[in-house]
Amino acid sequence: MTAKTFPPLKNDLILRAARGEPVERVPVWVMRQAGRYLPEFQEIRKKHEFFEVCKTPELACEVTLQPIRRFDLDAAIIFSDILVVPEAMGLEVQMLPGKGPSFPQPLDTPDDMKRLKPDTDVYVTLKYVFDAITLTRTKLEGKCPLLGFSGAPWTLMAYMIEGGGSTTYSKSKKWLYNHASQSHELLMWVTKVVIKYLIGQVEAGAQMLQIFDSHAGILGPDLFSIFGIPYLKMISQGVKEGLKEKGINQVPMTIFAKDAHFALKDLSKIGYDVLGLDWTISPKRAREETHCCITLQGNLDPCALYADEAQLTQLVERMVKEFGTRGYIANLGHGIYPDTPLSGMQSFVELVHKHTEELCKQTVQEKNDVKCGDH
Ligand SMILES: Cc1c2[nH]c(c1CCC(=O)O)Cc1[nH]c(c(CCC(=O)O)c1C)Cc1[nH]c(c(CCC(=O)O)c1C)Cc1[nH]c(c(C)c1CCC(=O)O)C2
Repeated sequence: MTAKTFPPLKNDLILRAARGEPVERVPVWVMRQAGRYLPEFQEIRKKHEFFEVCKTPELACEVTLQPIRRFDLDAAIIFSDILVVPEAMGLEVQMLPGKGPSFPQPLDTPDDMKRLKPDTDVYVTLKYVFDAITLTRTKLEGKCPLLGFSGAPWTLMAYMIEGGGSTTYSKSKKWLYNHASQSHELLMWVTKVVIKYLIGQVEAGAQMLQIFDSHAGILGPDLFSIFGIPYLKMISQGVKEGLKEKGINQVPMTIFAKDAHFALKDLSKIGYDVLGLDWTISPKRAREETHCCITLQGNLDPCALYADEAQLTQLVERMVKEFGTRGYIANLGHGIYPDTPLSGMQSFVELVHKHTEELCKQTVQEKNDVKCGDH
């Protein structure tokens, strides 16, 4: 397959930060930056169902570009959902207004795994995502990199069994205790599909990938080390090997395992370039745990965007100071909330840029001073 050609990239800050290279300012993007807090997104949703937007490349592209037009963001993330993977494996999924995603026929017992299609051909069942990526990468005109993403195996398994969100995740955790071998089998099926799906996204034009393990925290250290970490490692390795085999350039990969502070050390050693953090861990502790060997991403409390400008300024300045400007990508600690004021989002992006431009200049200056002093 010949590689697709796209407009040249004008802003590679996030790619450099992911690789730990120097930057002139810290790159910033926001999880769920395309979403309901934007009036123009709400307009589209009035006319189109959620999964219709995901499945129509022109609409997914338009929605992906909406926050890029409004704010000076350093990355775009393709508009889709993590639940398109279980759907591609044969589980019908609906988006219920006011309730969220729902599987009308979730997996009840391991016997229900018969209903799944582990051999789904992602180039057919998820073609619409690949088409949306190719179209969006073209329409971005190189303004910033386009990120692809997938849910992590455990998080997807949890949705497939719970049928939707849950506070305890007791149905899916019950499988881990009562049906350990079938749980491993299911996680393996999902892992294999996710690897193919992520490789397909890069072939289609994604320049960086993020894995969302939104329900990692509920597992706790023991279960996460058995049912989480090994599959996340298979994904980073499988994607890298698959891209190499196909002669496609590697892209940086991010793991965001929400509420899994207990596993930061392990997560920093399983082949990812970037570790996403939620807001419940301090930047200082995260750096200590990961020994500065991985780029960190995060982690402002999404509710901080409700704060007034003076408070937000303090919070952003402190966050950036604690993380440092090298090997750092600014973001919230989870997706932006639907009732976030546009001014909060605008200020967040501007504050990160303004404050870190000064800090990066100072760092370069200090380095030069050291060099001069050496002579
Ligand atoms: C767990 C999860 C899901 N989806 C996703 C996750 C992982 C991240 C996380 O932990 O939040 C990932 C996701 N979902 C969406 C994106 C788009 C890209 C982006 O801008 O970040 C991404 C990256 C769009 C979306 N996905 C969803 C919306 C809102 C639905 C709507 O427009 O009606 C958007 C913009 C719906 C969704 N989809 C999901 C839930 C739980 C919900 C309901 C949440 C809610 O209602 O706020 C599953």
